[in-house]
Amino acid sequence: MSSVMRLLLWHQVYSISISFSLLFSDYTVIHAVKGVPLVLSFAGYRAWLLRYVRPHMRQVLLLTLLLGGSIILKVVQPQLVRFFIDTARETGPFQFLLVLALLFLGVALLAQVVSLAETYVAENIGVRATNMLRSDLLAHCLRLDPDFHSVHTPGELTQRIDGDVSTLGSFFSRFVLDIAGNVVLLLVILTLSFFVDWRIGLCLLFGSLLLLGALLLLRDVGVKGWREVSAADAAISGFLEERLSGLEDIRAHNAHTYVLRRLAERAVQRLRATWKASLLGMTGFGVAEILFTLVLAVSLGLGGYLYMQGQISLGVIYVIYAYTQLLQQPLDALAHEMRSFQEATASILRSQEILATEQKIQDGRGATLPAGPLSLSFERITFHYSEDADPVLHELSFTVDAGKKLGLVGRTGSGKTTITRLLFRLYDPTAGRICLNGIDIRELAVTDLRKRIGMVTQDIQLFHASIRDNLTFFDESIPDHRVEEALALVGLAAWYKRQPEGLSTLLAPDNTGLSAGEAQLLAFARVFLQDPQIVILDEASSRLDPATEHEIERAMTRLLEGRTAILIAHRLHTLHLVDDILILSDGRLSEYGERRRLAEDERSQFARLLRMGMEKLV
Ligand SMILES: Nc1ncnc2c1ncn2[C@@H]1O[C@H](COP(=O)(O)OP(=O)(O)OP(=O)(O)O)[C@@H](O)[C@H]1O
Repeated sequence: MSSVMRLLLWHQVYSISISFSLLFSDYTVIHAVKGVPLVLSFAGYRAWLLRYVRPHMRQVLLLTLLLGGSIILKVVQPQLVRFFIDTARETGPFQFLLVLALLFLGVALLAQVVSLAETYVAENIGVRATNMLRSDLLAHCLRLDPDFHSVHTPGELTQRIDGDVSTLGSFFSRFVLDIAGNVVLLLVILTLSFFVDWRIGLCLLFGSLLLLGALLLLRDVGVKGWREVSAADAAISGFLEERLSGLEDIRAHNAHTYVLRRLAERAVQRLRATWKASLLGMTGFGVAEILFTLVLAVSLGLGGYLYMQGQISLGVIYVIYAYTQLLQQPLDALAHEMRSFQEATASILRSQEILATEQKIQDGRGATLPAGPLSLSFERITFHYSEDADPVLHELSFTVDAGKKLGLVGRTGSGKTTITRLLFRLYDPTAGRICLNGIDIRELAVTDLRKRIGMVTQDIQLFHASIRDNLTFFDESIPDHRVEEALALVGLAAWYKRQPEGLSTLLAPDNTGLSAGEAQLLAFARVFLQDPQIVILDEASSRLDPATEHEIERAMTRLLEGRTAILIAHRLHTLHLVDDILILSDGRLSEYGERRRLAEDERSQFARLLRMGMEKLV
C-alpha cells in the first residue's frame, strides 16, 4: 500500500473515531428537542445503561458477539461472489465453483440465523430493561406527594411511564452496539474497498461523507414533521380520554355532535401534519437516493474504466458494486441512530425529572404506636397548600380521646378534607403538630401511620379486578373467609350471593355496574379487612335511597365500634353516631364540644342547625 493510501486510511479512521468519541465523550451533549435545550452528560448515559443493562450483562456479551459475527458474514459474501465470477471467467474447475456456491449459500443462511438471534437477544434486553425502568417510575410516582400529582395529569404520567419508556427500549438493547456495529461495518467496508483499489476506496470515502452529511441534514427536516404528527396524536388521545371519562355528562347534555365536531377538527390537524411529514420525508428520501445512485454510478464507472485498462477483474467490479450497496446500510443506520439518540435523550431526561422529584413527606425516626384505640390531637395547626396561598387552616386545636368519635361539620371549602389529609400525612402542617397517643406523627414511619388509619373518601376508587383483589388490595395472605365475613359485616351478603363467580367475579371499570351505595359498602369492607385503629369517614354527599342509607348507617356503626374516628358529616342524622362536634368556618374552629351538651344549649350553632332541620349542612 502506498504512503498516500496509508495516509488517507489513517485520516479516515481518525475522522470517524473523532465523531464517534465526540458522541460518547465526557463533554456535555446538548440537544434541542421540541425547542427546549436538553442537557445530559456522558456520565448520565453511562449511569442509565449501567443501572438498567448491567443485570443482563451476559446477554449483552452474546449480542456483541452476534453483531461482530454478522459484520464478518456481511463482508465475506461479496468476496465469495468475486471468486466465483473470476473463477468462472477463467473457466476454473467446476467443483471449486460448486464449493463456492455452497459456501455462499451457507454464509447467507448463517447470516439470517445470526440476524434472527441478534434481534431476539436485543429485544430481550430491551424489554427487560424497560420493564425495570417502568416499575421504578411507577413506584416513585405512587410515593410522590399530591402536589406533584396536582400538576401532572394521569394522561401525562401514563405517557411518561409508558410512552417514554418504550422509546428507550432500543436505547437499552441496541443503541450503543448499533452505533459501534455500524461504525465498524463502515470502517471495514471502506478499508476493504481501499484494498480492492485505492481510487475506488477514495471514491467511496468521499461518497460516504457526502451521504452521511446529507442524511443528517435531511433527517432533521423529517423529524420536525413527525414531531408535529406526534403532537397531533397526543392531542387526539388527550381529547378522547377526557371525553370518554365524562361519558355520562355528554349523554345527559346530548353533546355528541359537539364532541364529534371537535374530534373531526383534531383529525384534520393530524391529517395535515401527516401530509407535511410524509412529503418532507419523501423529499429527504429522494435526495438521499439520488446521491446514493450518483456514488454508485461514479464507483461503477471508475470500476468499468479500470477493468477496461486491465487493472481489475470482473469479480472486483462485482465487489465494488456489492460494497457500495452495503455502504447504504450503516450510513442510513447511523443517521437514524442520531435521531433515536435525540429521542432517547429526551425520554431519559423526562424520566430523570420524575425520578429526581423528591417526596416532601419523609419517614420519621421510627417511633412506634401501641395496639388498641389511639387518641389523636391537633395542636395549633396552621396549614396552607402553597407558600403564596392563604392558610386553609388557622391555629386549629382539638382532641379525640381513644375510642371516641368526632363529627366534623362545615361549609364546603371550610377545610374538613384538609384535616384528614394532614392526619394521613399527605401533607405536613405549616405550623403546629398532630399527635397520636402524644407522639408527633412525623416521628412515625409513613407506612406504619397509614396502616393505622382507615379512610373512606367520597370518591371511591374500585379497580377493574376481582372482588377479592379490590377488597384485599392484592394481599394474597388474607384468606377468603375473612373477605366474606367483611362483606357480611357491611350488609353485602345478599349482593355477594348474586355474584356469578364469588370473590373471583370481576368488577367493571370505573365502578360501573355498582350502585353508589354498593360502592360505598365495598369501601367499608376494605377498611374492615385493614382493621385500623383510627377511621376517617367522609360521608357521601349524594343522596341515596332510604333503604341503602339505612344499610350504610348500620355498616358505619359497626365500623366505628371500638375505634377512634373522625366523621365528616353532610347530613345531620348521621351525627348521632359521634361523641363530639367540631364546626369549622373558613379553616377556623367555630364551635367545638360534646354533642349532647351542644344540642341542649339553645344558643349553640349546632343547636341552631338542628332546629333549622337542615337535612344537608353544606
Ligand atoms: N390541593 C389543593 N391545593 C390548593 N388548594 C386546595 C387544595 N385542596 C383544597 N384546597 C383549598 O382548601 C380549602 C379547603 O378545602 P377542603 O377540601 O379541605 O374543604 P372541605 O371542607 O373538605 O370541602 P367539601 O365539603 O366541599 O369537601 C378550599 O378553599 C380549597 O379550595
